[in-house]
Amino acid sequence: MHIEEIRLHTVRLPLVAPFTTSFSTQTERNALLVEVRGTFRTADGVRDVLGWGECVSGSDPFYSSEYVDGSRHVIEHYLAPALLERQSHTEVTAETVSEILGHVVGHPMAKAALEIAILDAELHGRGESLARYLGATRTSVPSAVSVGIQDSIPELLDRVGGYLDEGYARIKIKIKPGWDIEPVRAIRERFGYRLPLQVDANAAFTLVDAPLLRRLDEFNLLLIEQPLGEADIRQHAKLAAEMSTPMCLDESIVSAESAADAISLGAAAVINIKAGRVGGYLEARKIHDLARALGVAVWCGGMLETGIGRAANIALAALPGFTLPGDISSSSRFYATDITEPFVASGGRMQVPTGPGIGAEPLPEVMREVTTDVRVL
Ligand SMILES: CC(=O)N[C@@H](Cc1ccc2ccccc2c1)C(=O)O
Ligand SMILES: [Mg+2]
Repeated sequence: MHIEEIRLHTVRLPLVAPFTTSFSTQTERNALLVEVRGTFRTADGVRDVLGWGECVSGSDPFYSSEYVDGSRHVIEHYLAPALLERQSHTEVTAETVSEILGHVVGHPMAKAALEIAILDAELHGRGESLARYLGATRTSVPSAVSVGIQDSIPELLDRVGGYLDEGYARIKIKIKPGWDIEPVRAIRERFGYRLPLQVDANAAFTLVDAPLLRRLDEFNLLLIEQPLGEADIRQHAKLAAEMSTPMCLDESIVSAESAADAISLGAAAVINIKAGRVGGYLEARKIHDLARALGVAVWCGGMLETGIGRAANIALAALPGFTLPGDISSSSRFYATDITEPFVASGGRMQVPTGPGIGAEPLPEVMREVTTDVRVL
């Protein structure tokens, strides 16, 4: 495509309830949306196209080093100029974005947002859905939910019961030192041992906690997600060798190469794939392909996305290697009003968008309400 204008929209959405992890308590989501306008050459002429992408950086650099203001700055001052400079002599396509931006170190979430916005625009030009483009083999995917740390066990059980009543296919609860064995035990005692259940520590433990973490093996969990630090690949491999619960990595997997390293070192039996964390949906598909070839299950992680990121995640989760339910819950799990038409799971499944591109776009009347900053590049 030929990019004519890039716009950066920052939106602020209140959460329906506080979301507490081992690293933060969120009561609102500040999200950065990339809008790309331009033209796309087709067999029957040149068409105006428009694409959207969501940058999943948090408000603060507490999940990863990226954060909204930093991502907006690096897009405005480094990434967008690099794309516009390149297109002054060579066409830019979604498949070349990663290489064009490779000289900028890091910032995978910012890079991913530009790549998917350009891909969305191109796919609108081609009239092709993201799901079909990526190689999706399913028309719906299981919808599962991530449950934050609660103030008490009874409140946790109420919230889990509510999500089960909504039909979610799997429950994931956040854990941290001091909120680990007891909440898991309480859920098993209340809802039984067959409920698909997993835990996510967001890197809150160390190998010193191995004896405690090994006690999770008695609860028939699907997996334990990122118990140790992002850089602790060897340590996760050591812990994995001492546990029967499958080891899953999230924060540690920042590219296909790091996925290959983690799998070959025995640090990951399962991978939580987040396109933003790995630099884009094309890199995410590479990790899917690599994992599948090695017999490693993958599932689609969540970053409290608006409908823009959620739509793209559903398409990704429809690829054949995504054999575990992903953190792709209904819009209403986090937001009373989404910036797109709300995504609603039914019967524990989410329909894969079939429209061209990501199959979702922001609603102007909602954007007017929630937008806090717009930059035209
Ligand atoms: C659904 C889920 O648990 N997501 C992340 C954690 C997380 C939680 C809250 C966030 C808020 C702003 C930005 C990133 C965030 C990431 C995870 O899987 O580890
Ligand atoms: Mg996680």
